[in-house]
Amino acid sequence: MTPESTPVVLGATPEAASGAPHVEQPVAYDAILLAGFGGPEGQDDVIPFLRNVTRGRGIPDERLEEVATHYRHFGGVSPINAQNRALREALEEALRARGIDLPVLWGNRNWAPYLSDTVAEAAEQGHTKLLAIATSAYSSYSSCRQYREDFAAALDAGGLLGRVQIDKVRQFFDHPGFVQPFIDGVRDALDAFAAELPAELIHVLFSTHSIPNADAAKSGPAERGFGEGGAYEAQHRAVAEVVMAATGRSDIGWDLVYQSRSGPPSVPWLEPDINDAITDLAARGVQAVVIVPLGFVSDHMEVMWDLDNEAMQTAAEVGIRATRVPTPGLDPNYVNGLVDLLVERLEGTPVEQRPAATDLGPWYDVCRPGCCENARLGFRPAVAGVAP
Ligand SMILES: CC1=C(CCC(=O)O)c2cc3nc(cc4[nH]c(cc5[nH]c(cc1n2)c(C)c5CCC(=O)O)c(CCC(=O)O)c4C)C(CCC(=O)O)=C3C
Ligand SMILES: [Fe+2]
Repeated sequence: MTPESTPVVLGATPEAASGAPHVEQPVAYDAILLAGFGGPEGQDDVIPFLRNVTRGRGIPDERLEEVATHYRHFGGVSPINAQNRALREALEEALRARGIDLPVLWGNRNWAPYLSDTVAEAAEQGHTKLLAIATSAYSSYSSCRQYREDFAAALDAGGLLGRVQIDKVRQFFDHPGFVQPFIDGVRDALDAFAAELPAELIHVLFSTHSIPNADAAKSGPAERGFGEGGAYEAQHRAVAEVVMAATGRSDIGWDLVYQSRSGPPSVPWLEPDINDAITDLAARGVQAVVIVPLGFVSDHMEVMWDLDNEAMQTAAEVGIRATRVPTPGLDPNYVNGLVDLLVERLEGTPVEQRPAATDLGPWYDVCRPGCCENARLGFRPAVAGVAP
């Protein structure tokens, strides 16, 4: 690994380093890199996969055993790899439809095909300028910086630092293509409940992955002053507001809630947990909840288990109706939105012409110094950012 004192900063122009514009000059990228989380593809993969994910993270063994049962329930297969294979194909097709003939390569952080192998193969095939999309919309260590660090590690492992460039499209939490599927889903769900119940008995819960409070506080650029929840919480809240406004249902209440907490109980993570929130709503007399998987791009294990199984069961236990709206998945709005994000970088679209559904964005092409640092693990080199 590169010595800790030498930050790896590829793809950052001098303008970006000054902190002024958030956009980069156009680059003639020669391949797209779709970067996924990765998931097991059979029972024998489950434990090795979980070890990959949690290496050095202090996740208790009991938690690993518990999460393993979620995967075992589905034959040891996470749906996430199939979803990313399908997304890869959809992206290639959508690019071609716009006359862009670039291959879309796919690599994962935690399971085969591993990013290090994908990047090494890309280099063998002569690709030297990769534009990455991580399947993660918001700012935080887990959803942004960790991908950037793993890109740097993949380049380092292949001896490719300085020879192959990996840039990354901006965090797309407020790109209209990502937001629209949630608007459509919430509108449909509210229409259905509102046909039978008065507005005050219906509630919307926007759910996202909990992260340690310390990671949340460091999410996004420090200079933006987002407060304790950092950019992570601010972005989710802003998108939830946009979704609710678009439905026109200002008479229906909503909250931002969290799911899938791990780590030792002594470490504080973002709250409230969705199950506690559902229980509280029932106690207040609410009769129907709309669950919005706002933090997730597709129906992977966190959605299938923690929402469709656990949260639904909680709702049943406390006697209220619940429905879960779809994730963006392969929604054409989402796929075309991702292509728009790629085109922005290929063309160097000026910041004022970039769509953003909230006034927090459009987000940065190149992450600001210290953005999304991990409070526990300390500094690791990363690409697609400005040096600290
Ligand atoms: C913010 C965030 C996203 C959303 C952004 C994004 O989409 O990337 C996300 C996605 C995902 N997380 C996933 C799976 C897991 N995450 C874990 C653990 C953790 N996640 C964290 C955060 C996030 N995770 C954190 C702070 C930890 C603690 C360990 C650490 O500090 O790093 C563990 C360990 C066991 C456990 O404790 O749950 C597993 C198995 C899968 C694959 C699902 C499938 O297989 O279908 C996906 C898409
Ligand atoms: Fe996770």
